[in-house]
Amino acid sequence: MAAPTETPAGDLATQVLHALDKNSPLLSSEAFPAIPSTEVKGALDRLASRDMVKYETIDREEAILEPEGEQIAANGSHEARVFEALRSAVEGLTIQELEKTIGDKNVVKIGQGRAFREKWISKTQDGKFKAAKESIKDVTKEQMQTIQSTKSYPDAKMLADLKKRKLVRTQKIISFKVQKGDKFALKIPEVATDLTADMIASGSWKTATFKGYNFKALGADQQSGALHPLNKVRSELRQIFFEMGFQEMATDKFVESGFWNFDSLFVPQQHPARDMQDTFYVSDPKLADMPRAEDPSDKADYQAYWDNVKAVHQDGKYGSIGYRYPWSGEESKKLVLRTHTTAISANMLYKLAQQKGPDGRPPPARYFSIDRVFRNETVDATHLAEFHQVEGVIADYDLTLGGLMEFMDIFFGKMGITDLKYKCAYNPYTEPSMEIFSYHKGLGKLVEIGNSGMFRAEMLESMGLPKDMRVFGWGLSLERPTMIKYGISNIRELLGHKVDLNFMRNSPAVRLDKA
Ligand SMILES: N[C@@H](Cc1ccccc1)C(=O)O
Repeated sequence: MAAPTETPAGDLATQVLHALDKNSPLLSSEAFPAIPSTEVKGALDRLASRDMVKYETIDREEAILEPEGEQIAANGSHEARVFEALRSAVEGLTIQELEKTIGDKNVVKIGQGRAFREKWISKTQDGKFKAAKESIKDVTKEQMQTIQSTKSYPDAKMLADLKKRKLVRTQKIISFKVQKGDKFALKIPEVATDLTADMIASGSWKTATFKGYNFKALGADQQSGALHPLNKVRSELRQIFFEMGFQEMATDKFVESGFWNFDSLFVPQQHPARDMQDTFYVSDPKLADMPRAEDPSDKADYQAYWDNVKAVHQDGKYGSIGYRYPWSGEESKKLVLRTHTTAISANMLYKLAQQKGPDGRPPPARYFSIDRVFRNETVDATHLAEFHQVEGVIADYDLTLGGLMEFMDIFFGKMGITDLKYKCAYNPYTEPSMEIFSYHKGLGKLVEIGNSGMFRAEMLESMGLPKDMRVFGWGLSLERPTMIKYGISNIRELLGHKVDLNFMRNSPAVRLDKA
């Protein structure tokens, strides 16, 4: 059998125990100079958790020469080299001769400047350089040599200066001062982590050493559910609607008839929004039934309403001349994926027209909804074929456009969006119509945040709502404010099959809004 060697084989922890046996305390940087400090720490922690060693960490800065510093340590500073070259040339040297003697233009350029400042050299009458002293002391060279041999420098200010001159850099060195612990031994005892049935049966538990609990260990990361940012912004918006006295509309159907999605809203049947390029039509079944009551308590006369809608489009009614085209019932029954939640608002307003308040007239109402809509869009960074619409409707007597603007200020103000601007716009179902803009500080420009207007008499009177009942309506996408609040520039990162689940887990429930 081979004789035991000086350095014991085995893992680093065992090597530490053997080194400590010979020499305690020991300094890890001396005992294990080549082993990275993280590895040494791992071994020490293993031993320290068993009380076999105690250790303290020592941080120290080591000074190391940069290549230029090394050059100075070997050949002298630039200024000293210039001086030495001139000292042996009694007549002085021109700059070219000096460069030739030293063989490095850069050394001459920097060195002669410094040598002048030190008054080591001067110029002759005919413009040559000459030595101005018998001898000089090359302090920089001495400094470099000190650092080379001691890896440190006694004068911290000077060291900082040398670092600035890029002659020296410093590097943090972590080492450990290690001592024997209470349970020091040359071998790491086996420790049991669990009390097993076998240990109880054999009785080995009586002599076993158990590993202590590590109460500082962090638990495993728990994967838990997280709300999608759209859901977070949606619940903020619902809260705003509720505190302003709105009722939530039931929007639990994606398929609508053309009647509710378009005709009831006075959107003419030739309107480009009704093209297949803009709207998804259902192919099977193609057509809806006639609009009708969905629950028995609904006693409204849907046939009369249908006739009114037809009349107001085709021939004009309620003081409107209408669009004057042959209105098609078939077109109106076509099933579509709803292009806006305004289809639901129309349905709700029709139901409101049937209600009687204390004065026998339909009572004022405030409705909202936040749900999905579908448009046949080319998908890009800001458009998807499906998104969510936030929609609000206020019905009351003698409302004015000024009232709508006042309301918008309050509503958007609650979302932290202020200084609204309005632009005239066109919707078939509102008159006047206004796009709502707000100045976005982050983007440095006005951004469109919504569309609004006062629903047309053609639409409301067909439903049987009284002439003096006015209705505000407005809509915005849920994605737009969410993207602004979460700083997302591509809508596909927010919604659809490309969404990264980590984005959901890491998006905060509470934000510091910059908008
Ligand atoms: N339906 C409109 C929003 C809107 C609703 C109600 C009134 C006016 C506008 C849209 O899709 O943009």
